[in-house]
Amino acid sequence: MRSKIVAGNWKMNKNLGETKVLLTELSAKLPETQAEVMVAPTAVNLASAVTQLGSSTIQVIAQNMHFAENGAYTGEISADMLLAVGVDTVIIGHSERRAYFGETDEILAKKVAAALAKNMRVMFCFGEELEDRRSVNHFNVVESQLKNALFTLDAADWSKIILAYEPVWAIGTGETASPEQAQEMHAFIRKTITEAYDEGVANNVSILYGGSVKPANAVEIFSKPDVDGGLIGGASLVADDFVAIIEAIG
Ligand SMILES: O=C(CO)COP(=O)(O)O
Repeated sequence: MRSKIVAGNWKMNKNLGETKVLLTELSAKLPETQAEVMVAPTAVNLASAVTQLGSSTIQVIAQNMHFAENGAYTGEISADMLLAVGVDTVIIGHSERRAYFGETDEILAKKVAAALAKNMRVMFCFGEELEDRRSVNHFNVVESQLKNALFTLDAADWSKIILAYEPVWAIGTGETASPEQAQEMHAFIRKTITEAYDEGVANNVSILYGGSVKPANAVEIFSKPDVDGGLIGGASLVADDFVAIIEAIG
C-alpha cells in the first residue's frame, strides 16, 4: 500500500529563529492524519529542526544533496552529512534546481543513485514547463524526465522513491492544475511505470502533486484516486494553511 504524504518545501525561506517558531506552531496544531507529514527547511537549519522535533511524527527532509561521497565541491552537502544529522529523505530534481542550477536529467540520475546507495528515500520532482504544455506533447516531456532519471533503477529501489509531479507553470503562480489535469497526469505516470516495470511497482509508489496547493483547493486535488498527497511551497510557510492542507487529506 502506498502512503499518503503531505510535505512542505520551505525553499530559501525561514532563518533559524523563524524555523523554530514555525515548527513549534506546527507541532502544536498538527492534526491526526493518515498521511506522513514532512518539512524541508533550508540546509543550515536541518540539524536544529531534527533536534527540536525529537520523536514528533513530523519528518525533516532535505531540499537537495550532491552525488559525490565527499571532496572538493565547495558549498555542497553529501548524503552522509544529511544522515549524520538525522535526515534520511531528500528532494531531488526540483524545477528550481533544474532551472537555476543547471541540474540535468543526467546529474539527477547520479543524485538519485547516490541517495539510494545510502538507503535514503528520494522525493523526485519533475513536471513540464508552460511551453511544453502549449507546444509539444507534455506527456512525452514528463515521460522522458522519469525515464532519464529513474527507469534504470531496479524494481526493488522503487520502495524508496516518492514522486512529486509539479507542473512548472503552476509553481508559485497561484495557477494550479485542475484536479482533473492532475489526475490525468498522475494516471499517465502510473501507466508509464507499469509499462517500464509492473503494476506492483506502479501501485506502490506515492505520487504527490505540487503547484499552488492551498487550503481552498487541497480537498478536491487530494480526492483524485492517483493523487497521494502534495508537495507544498508557499502555503507550507504558514502553519494554519499547512495544517489545513494536512486536514484536507484526512
Ligand atoms: O514548488 C513547489 C513545492 O516544491 C510548489 O510551490 P507553491 O506551492 O508555492 O506553488
